[in-house]
Amino acid sequence: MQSLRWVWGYIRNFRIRLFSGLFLALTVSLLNMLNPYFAGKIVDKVIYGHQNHLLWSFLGAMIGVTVLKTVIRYNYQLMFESVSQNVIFTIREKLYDRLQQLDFSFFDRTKTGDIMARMTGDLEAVRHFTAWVIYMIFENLTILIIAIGFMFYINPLLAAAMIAVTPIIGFFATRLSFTVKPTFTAIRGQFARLNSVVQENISGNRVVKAFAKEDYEIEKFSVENEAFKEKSLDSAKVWEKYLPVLDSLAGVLTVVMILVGGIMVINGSLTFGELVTFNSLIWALNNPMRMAGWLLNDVQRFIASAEKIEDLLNTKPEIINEVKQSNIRHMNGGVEFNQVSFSYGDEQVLKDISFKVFPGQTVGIIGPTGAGKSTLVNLLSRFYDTTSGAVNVDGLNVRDWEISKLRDSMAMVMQDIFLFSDTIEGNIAYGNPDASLELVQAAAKMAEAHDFITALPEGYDTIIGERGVGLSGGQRQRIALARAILKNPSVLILDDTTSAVDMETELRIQRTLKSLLKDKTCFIIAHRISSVKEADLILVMENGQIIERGKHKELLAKKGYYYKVFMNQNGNFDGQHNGEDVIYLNGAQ
Ligand SMILES: Nc1ncnc2c1ncn2[C@@H]1O[C@H](COP(=O)(O)OP(=O)(O)OP(=O)(O)O)[C@@H](O)[C@H]1O
Repeated sequence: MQSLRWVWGYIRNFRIRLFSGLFLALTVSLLNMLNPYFAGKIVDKVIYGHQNHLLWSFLGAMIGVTVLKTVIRYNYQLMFESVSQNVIFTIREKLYDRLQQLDFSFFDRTKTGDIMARMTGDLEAVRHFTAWVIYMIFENLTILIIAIGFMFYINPLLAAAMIAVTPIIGFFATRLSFTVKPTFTAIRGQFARLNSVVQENISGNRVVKAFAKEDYEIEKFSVENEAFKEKSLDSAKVWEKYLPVLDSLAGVLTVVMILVGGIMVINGSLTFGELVTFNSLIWALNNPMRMAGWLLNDVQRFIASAEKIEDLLNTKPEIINEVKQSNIRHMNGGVEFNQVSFSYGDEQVLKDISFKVFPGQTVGIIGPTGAGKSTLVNLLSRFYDTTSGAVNVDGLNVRDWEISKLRDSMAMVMQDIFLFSDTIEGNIAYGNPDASLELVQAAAKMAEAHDFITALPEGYDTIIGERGVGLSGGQRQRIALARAILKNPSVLILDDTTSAVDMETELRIQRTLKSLLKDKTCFIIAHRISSVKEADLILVMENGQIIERGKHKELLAKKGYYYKVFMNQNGNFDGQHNGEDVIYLNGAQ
């Protein structure tokens, strides 16, 4: 009921079309009674009554009814299709809208496949329900009721005898549909597994080839393929068991009609024409009974899908705009972490982090993998909220910033770079779609991407494959960097952005960034000391805590973690160097 109420909320806007469709369906149900009636009359009046002149009128009427039925049916099917497409359009838009609002934590815990299933299979179940199931239930019900009424009108005794058999057909048909349903569900589940094996194989084809695991993959696929075949055969076996029963029961209806009706014709309480009418109405009893189970299954499928879609639509983002009044203001880029701790569920990842950065300063963050570096910068744009403590930007808690303004004023080049299947120009201009090609090129030059882009046959118009296929890791990083630069943010966050770029290019990028970033606050997460050594403040993180902080030289002087990493990366110069020589060795001035 809840699902019906929910879908009615969408159908309501098209209720005139829906009710017009139902009215036309009712008309067709009524028209369905006419041809059996005329067939009976032909027998009684034309064959037995010898009123041959009536034959053409009856035949003409029968043809007319058939044509009218077809035209009306065509129209109401279109009406239901139009209602369903409109309903689905609205729900799809809402779902997509909701997906845009949901935050990182939702995508952390929800599989892409689940979301896709809701956007496709579950939506299709709702479409099927509104386009087909509703009118099929209505049509079958009205045909059954009208046919029963009509039969009772012609001959109550024969009608009662035939109707006594129909619940048995209904019972077996419903049993069939309920027995076959789990096999359908199993087929669908197995199909999804088969699909994911294929999908993973395609996405991971490079790994498969690199590890020469083709035979293993073929074997893995064969197991799932075999299971799919078995499940399809199981389903067919259920059909084979029940279908003959159903067909025999439909035959029983005919037997009852001929037996009881025949006796009645012989004893004169029924005309032969009326028996023909009954015969022509057998389908009107048989069909709805056979359809009942399927329609019930469809309704169940609709309810399950509607609940899943509703569930997604009702999922609330955890990061919400708490700003009561619009406080759109320019961001200068002063950042302060005040005793910030953060946990993903039960796992504490950041512990008591405090530091302060003035607008225009550069912060380098370094530390072993899993130390919490990315998590720290994720709190800046409120991809997650702190568990305790506060992150302030320009003296205002990030929770008090309007989220869109907060994120719009920052640009982040994430570790896991995502490029859209679009042109290079489109990808760079993603955050600033109105930017001219000159601006796009200027950003690409700063990111040291211009040269390799222009060397491509189609230059900035080159379409990048899915996730940036066709480009090297370093090229993708530079395009992502250009995308961030073009946004002209107040705070630029680079998470391991130049890790795949050679040292020399990295150095050129750093020089450009240095001039570019004069008035911008910049966070640089890196594993290479060379990436952070120029920073105004370097934070060394380990196990979610800041274990060392300061400038390059200060940290070297501490001879702690930073010093050790520095020595590892630049060779051990008997521990005497203060960094300047090494910078020279790296090519820096
Ligand atoms: N979305 C998440 N859900 C749960 N745990 C997470 C999530 N992201 C990161 N973690 C965990 O938080 C810890 C810190 O991860 P984080 O990515 O911040 O480290 P990092 O210092 O940036 O590492 P790296 O240098 O490898 O990028 C790790 O133990 C990681 O397993």
